[in-house]
Amino acid sequence: MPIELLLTIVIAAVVLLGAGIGVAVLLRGRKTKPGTYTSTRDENDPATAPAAESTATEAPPGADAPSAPSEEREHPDAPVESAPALEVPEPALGRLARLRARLVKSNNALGKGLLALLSQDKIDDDVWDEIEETLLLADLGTDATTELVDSLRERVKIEGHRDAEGVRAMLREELTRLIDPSMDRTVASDRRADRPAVVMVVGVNGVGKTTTIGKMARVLVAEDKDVLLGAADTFRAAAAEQLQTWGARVGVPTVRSDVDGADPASVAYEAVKAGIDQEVDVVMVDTAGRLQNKVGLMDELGKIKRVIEKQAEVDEVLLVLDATTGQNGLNQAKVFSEVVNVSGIVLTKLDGTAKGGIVVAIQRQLGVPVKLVGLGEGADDLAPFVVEDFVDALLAG
Ligand SMILES: Nc1nc2c(ncn2[C@@H]2O[C@H](COP(=O)(O)OP(=O)(O)OP(=O)(O)O)[C@@H](O)[C@H]2O)c(=O)[nH]1
Repeated sequence: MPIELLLTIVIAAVVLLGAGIGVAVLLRGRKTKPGTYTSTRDENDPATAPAAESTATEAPPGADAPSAPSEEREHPDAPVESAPALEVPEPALGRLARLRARLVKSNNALGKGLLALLSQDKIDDDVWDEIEETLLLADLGTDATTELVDSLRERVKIEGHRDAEGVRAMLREELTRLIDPSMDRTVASDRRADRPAVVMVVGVNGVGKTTTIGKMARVLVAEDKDVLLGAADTFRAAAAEQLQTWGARVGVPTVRSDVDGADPASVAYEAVKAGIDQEVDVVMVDTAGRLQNKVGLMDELGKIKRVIEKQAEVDEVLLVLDATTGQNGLNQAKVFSEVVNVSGIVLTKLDGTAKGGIVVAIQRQLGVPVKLVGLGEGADDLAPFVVEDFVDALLAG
């Protein structure tokens, strides 16, 4: 028997029988009782992050209860299974500029510090040391800091003293070059020849994966895309519920398992299969948070990707990193990239840290672009990363 045929049969058997899965495509209305786990997968695993728990138990603001009785619906005459009123998400274009105030608030100490230091009449070695320290404190990383300080020194030497506006323009140019506007930051969301684009979302616990998928679904709906979500985070009991609620708000279906702790690869497989059958534009698969040093869990992630690839290529693997963890995120990024070949970074919680320089450090270490940034807990607080807008916010004063 050819090996491909054997593999196909094995996968089909896993999908049909594995873990007693009752995977269902849930179009808006379905609500199942979240289960609980009696133990963690690994005694070394941290307990579920409290922040994640709170999001899971609280419905996002404005979410309609999927199983609301008909008299509570906007159209009482509509059949019971009709959808609740859907939210109209904000278009993604210009979001970073709209959310600029959040970035300015948390990150302009960097820009202000640099502007003040470089505007001094005399920039001696002590000042250059301070500039270096400011950049390191913002998590730019040693390589990028050295490169930036060297090129600023060179320019100041050759071009001489500048006024505040001149310094700002110089910094803008240098920071923009460092963050590299030429990187492709588009997120795969267009149908391939005969199948949807497939996006997998990975990362450690509590960084904001589920929330990010929910926000991305909104961005895609605003772009008129047909989206389907796959709840392959079968570890955290409330994750599937949380994902489904996000989707339901904008009319996006979720494929999930009714069985707690079901095989995540099977759920991912079913989600992509449903996406192919329903001819959607993009399938986004949520995965459970895992620490990068847990070999078994990283293997599981590799398996999820391989199982999906039995029927469709994974076009995008987005690694979600919490900006507040700074340079620690770099280690995570390296290991995840080795296992699932990360194609883009989503940097969440940039509203809560002054370490915006991490954008530069991550891109340089991994050669992978930051594609989206999270700037708050609100439903539309996720923005496509635009280098010029980001630099502009850093240098706002
Ligand atoms: N301030 C802020 N909070 C965010 C942002 N993105 C996500 N969060 C919050 O981070 C917390 C964790 O988000 P989740 O989406 O549940 O994280 P997760 O990675 O799916 O969690 P696990 O599945 O347990 O690994 C929630 O309270 C979110 O509201 C952001 O950009 N800014």
